[in-house]
Amino acid sequence: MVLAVPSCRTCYLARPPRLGFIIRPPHQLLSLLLGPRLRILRLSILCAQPRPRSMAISSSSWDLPLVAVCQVTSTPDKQQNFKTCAELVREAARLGACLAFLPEAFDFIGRDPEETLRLSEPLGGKLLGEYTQLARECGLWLSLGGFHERGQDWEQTQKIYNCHVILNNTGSVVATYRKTHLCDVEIPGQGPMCESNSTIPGPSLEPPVSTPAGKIGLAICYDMRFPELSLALVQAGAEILTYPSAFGSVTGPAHWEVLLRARAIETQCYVVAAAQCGRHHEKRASYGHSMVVDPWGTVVARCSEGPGLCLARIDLNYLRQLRQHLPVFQHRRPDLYGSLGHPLS
Ligand SMILES: O=C(O)CNC(=O)[C@H](CS)NC(=O)CCC(=O)C(=O)O
Repeated sequence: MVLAVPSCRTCYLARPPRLGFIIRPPHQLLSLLLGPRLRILRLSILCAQPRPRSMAISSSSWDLPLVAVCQVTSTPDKQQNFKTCAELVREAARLGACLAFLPEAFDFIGRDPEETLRLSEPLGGKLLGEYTQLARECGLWLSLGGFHERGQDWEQTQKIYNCHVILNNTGSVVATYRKTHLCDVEIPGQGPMCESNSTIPGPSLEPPVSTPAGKIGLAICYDMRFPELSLALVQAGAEILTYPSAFGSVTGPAHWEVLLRARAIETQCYVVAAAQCGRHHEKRASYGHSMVVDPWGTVVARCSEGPGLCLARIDLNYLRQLRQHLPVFQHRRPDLYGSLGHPLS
């Protein structure tokens, strides 16, 4: 049997292929060809933004904000981790990104809870100071996806928060979100994870943050398994959901892409997920595969296993049109399942 594909001009099925290499302006091409660092980075750019022809916009896609997603292998060596992240952030700035995303535990990954606590710092500490300088020097926004934070209650609790920090392009902290769902799981073959040994769950969600790329809803890694959180963020106005992560090597191949694409499709948001990859120390490895998913559910940029970065353009007109064409938020039934079904404000 042959399935007919409707040929109507506004039909999403009839759109041109969704993936393609971007054609870069000459200075970016030069940077790609000549940038010595890029030879050691795996750079993948899959972000031609396809849309129905009826949705063609007059401005070129070069006007759309470009975001960079950085993938690293953090170790217990904080100074080395900073060097690696800073190199990627500088590369992102050279390539024209206005915002760079770093993964959960970009600062370090400790061997045990003792080491994790010993290496942690307050938000006002030396490491965040270095990132403030970096954001200022590069003139770009940073999503620092999971900082091991000694909070105000450190003296009493001797435990930390897993804190997602947003810095603007002058290096000021504009938002913080402390991971609310802690990963205490035992998956055969992956080694037990017990985040609550060192970490206190955050008390609240953070309202989406306005950035040059759009309104960002903040979450961290294991939070992606709770669609209630993503619905709450989109109801509060999020256009981009972020899941900086250090996903395990067993759950990664099975769940990572499926969960991220599901969150994008059901919320009709862009999803940006910067990931840890590779072996951090003798006891721990992460899955990698950082990606950007568009509100249709297409992966528009992705890294592979190793350290590097990928880039995507964020098209909020596309997001708005999609929400008009497929108005799921107007079809929800809060009478059946409570406040999670309230329409978008
Ligand atoms: O430990 C640190 O220093 C930073 N925190 C993490 O890496 C956390 C807790 S161990 N990792 C996850 O949430 C992975 C979730 C995951 O793999 C899944 O949901 O399948």
